[in-house]
Amino acid sequence: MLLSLGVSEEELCQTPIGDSSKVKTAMHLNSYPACTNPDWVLGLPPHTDSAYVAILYQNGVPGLQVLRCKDDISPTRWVTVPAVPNTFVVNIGDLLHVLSNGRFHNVLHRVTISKINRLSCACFFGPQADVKVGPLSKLAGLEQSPLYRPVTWPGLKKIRSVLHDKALQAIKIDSNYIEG
Ligand SMILES: O=C(O)CCC(=O)C(=O)O
Ligand SMILES: [Fe+2]
Repeated sequence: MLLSLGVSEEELCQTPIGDSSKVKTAMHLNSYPACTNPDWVLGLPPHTDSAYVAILYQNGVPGLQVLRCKDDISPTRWVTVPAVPNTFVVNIGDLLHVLSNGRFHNVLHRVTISKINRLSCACFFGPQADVKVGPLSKLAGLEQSPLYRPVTWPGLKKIRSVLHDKALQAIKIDSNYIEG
């Protein structure tokens, strides 16, 4: 994905994402029991994932929705991601948003429930705890200055625990948020 933005393989190898020894993984196993009144509750509230990316497997039952911004055709709305058998969904998380200096957007998503049991497995890929992730210099160069301050994965999770979906705004270079 970063190569598609013009980052060379050589440059990529020098970044935390290009060095597999600096990548850390985590996993969520999610179970959404069948519900007789699925319109009354959500399986997971709207959130972004904090990692670089999340690779998601669903058991064939739809439920994942992503927020699609207003366009010429429709206002902002939740769109259901089809649960295509034997496929994975790749969600962009906060740290890839930061690393790409905002070129790849973190996706706000939520999970609805239905009258059928749903299972999902999300694998998150992020940096080792001591690695600070900031915009790649190639992408935050002449045409656009860096938008975000470097942050570690645990540091970002701590900010998210206080500010939730406003966390990336807090690490913007022009923000005056001070980490507690
Ligand atoms: O169950 C899903 O489809 C999504 C799960 C999810 O967003 C998460 O575990 O962060
Ligand atoms: Fe998620």
